[in-house]
Amino acid sequence: MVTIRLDDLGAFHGTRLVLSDVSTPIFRGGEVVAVIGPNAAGKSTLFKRIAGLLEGPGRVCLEGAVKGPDGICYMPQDTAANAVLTVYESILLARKQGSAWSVGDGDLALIDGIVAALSIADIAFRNVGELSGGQRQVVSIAQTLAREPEILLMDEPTSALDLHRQVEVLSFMRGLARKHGIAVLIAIHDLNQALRFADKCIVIAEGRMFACGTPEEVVTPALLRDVYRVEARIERCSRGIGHVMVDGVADETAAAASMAA
Ligand SMILES: Nc1ncnc2c1ncn2[C@@H]1O[C@H](COP(=O)(O)OP(=O)(O)OP(=O)(O)O)[C@@H](O)[C@H]1O
Repeated sequence: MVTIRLDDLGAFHGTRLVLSDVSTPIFRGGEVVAVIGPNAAGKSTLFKRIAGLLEGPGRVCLEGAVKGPDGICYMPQDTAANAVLTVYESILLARKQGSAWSVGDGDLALIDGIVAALSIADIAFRNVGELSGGQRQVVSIAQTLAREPEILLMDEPTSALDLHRQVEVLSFMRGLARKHGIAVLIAIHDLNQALRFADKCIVIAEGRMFACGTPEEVVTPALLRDVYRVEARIERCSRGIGHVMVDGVADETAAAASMAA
């Protein structure tokens, strides 16, 4: 089984160390790990460092990956789609990137499976340039999956998706992780989706790891106040899953309380 552990990891943008001291327990294939934190905290930087796109201190400890570091696939936040290709061609191109350009039945079967699983058969032969933002985001997920990752780093993969699609895609990703033993790390702003779909959660704040644990352990009123600067409660939905209920901005609430006193 593939495992990944981050040991004192940091990352430079140019000469500036923007991320440091990220040490995690072992994450195993089959697990979904939500990476949460405010804007500019360092989540994308962490993914780029893990994927080997940035330099920095520390180590990415990978074990059991059949493809070695090539088994790590990074789906960036902004995907530059080639507008003249069809959806199907763009997924095929992603699969063949860096390998011989010969397409076998196995390649086509794999892509057919991804297209069906992500419910994009209806747009498979449309040009990528004609798609909506949400459709392009799902195509980008399909392109990443076509590379058969062992460790999958997805940077805000559902940010452009409607609620139904978010739940569909995140459920699918969790099922895929379980079925194929893939370790899936997802940077996500929606804390309720993190509470619903993730097995573990890493909080990045101001270029450091602030907390790591199960989503229930990590997403607390204290975290919401200290890291997100909102006053909030966690309440359970009918399925027993915690939901964040935001009452207001922390500073404003504190100011109102002190004025009332
Ligand atoms: N190419 C770059 N060159 C220099 N600094 C960068 C670059 N990309 C990001 N940074 C800086 O690194 C820090 C972390 O940015 P990063 O994109 O990792 O944040 P993030 O947590 O993913 O944010 P968001 O939630 O807004 O996407 C920020 O201060 C950002 O300005």
